[in-house]
Amino acid sequence: MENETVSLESIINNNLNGRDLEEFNRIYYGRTDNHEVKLKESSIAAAKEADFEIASYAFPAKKEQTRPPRIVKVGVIQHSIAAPTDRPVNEQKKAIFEKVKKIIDVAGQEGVNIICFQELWNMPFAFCTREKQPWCEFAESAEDGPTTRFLSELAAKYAMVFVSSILERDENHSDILWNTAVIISDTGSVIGKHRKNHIPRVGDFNESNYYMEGNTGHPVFATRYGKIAVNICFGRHHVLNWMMFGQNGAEIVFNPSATIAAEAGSEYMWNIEARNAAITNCYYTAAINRVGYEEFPNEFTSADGKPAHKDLGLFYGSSYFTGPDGVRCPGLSRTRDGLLIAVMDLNKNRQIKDRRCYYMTQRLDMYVSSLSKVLELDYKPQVVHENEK
Ligand SMILES: NC(=O)NCCC(=O)O
Repeated sequence: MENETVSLESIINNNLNGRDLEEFNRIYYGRTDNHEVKLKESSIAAAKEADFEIASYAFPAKKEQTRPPRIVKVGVIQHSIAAPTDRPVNEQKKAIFEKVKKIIDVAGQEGVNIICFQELWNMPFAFCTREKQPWCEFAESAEDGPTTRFLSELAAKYAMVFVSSILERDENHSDILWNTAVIISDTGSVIGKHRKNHIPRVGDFNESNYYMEGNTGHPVFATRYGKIAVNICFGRHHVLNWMMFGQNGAEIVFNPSATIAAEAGSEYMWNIEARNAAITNCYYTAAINRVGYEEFPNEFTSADGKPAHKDLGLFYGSSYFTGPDGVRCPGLSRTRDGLLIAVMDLNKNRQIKDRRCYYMTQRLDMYVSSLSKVLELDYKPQVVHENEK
């Protein structure tokens, strides 16, 4: 990965300075102050030792007279796989657990309250291959599979909530597979789960060969630290998916993703979508992507004229947070494992709602009526032509 661009931030910081840099940050990111939060020396040393990036930013809110601040430390972890994809399934999983545990331990030292990982963090993103073996064997029970058990212990140790995106095997319903985010509470028990609503059918993202569109709606999980929801990867292109989590009261919506620089993943859209969702829905968002190349043993094609290949291309990381006002922090790198921490005041959500009135002005009634007409079989699009009476 030597020739890869390290990050958008590195391009900006290497080429702008002084007033130009300030103006770029103000106009593009909405940042007038970097709000960088100092990390413990021991965390910086541990990150260096384990070779991952670490950074922390504050998202402060105004002081209120009637409510105390609601400060929550939220972490996102992006990482590459830790063993070649031709190694035995349990060996690959174990190697990822060992690598990620080091990052979780640092988050624990930093007092992080909630952590979300990238999409299907405990396995290679093998769905491009369309092969069923051995990839289906990575699937586990959401309630008591090895990944949930691994995280439950750490959750109880650090009083941390985890959002863990896994390939779920539902043994109670004929063994079928789902792309599922498991929410583990700060006591280590499973609060609930959410299944990916929108399954891609683009490029090498052949996920529909493995699992169907989710059947869990738009749940919001009331955790000790705030109300959270999960919009899994491809759902970030669907504005109504984001919207429903807001309607159900989410304060932070995570977008665990597995996406690549090529058209199918659209890197130029990455920085916009979760940020726009934060703006229109007045909640915090966290977008988390995988990192690195994942090469598979056999070549595959996806009927798009491209020569057979063995990997999806670079998963470009670049995980970032946005506040409900649309202000975002610098992202993690495109190439390295990393832990990004946001120190959020959740009071900001209501402050922005009161100020901008997007919920009050949203006209849901009008859209419900229009959309119900769109769904009718004999629907005629509302297009007005010149000279039409
Ligand atoms: N994992 C996933 O849904 N990726 C689809 C490609 C994208 O839109 O990012």
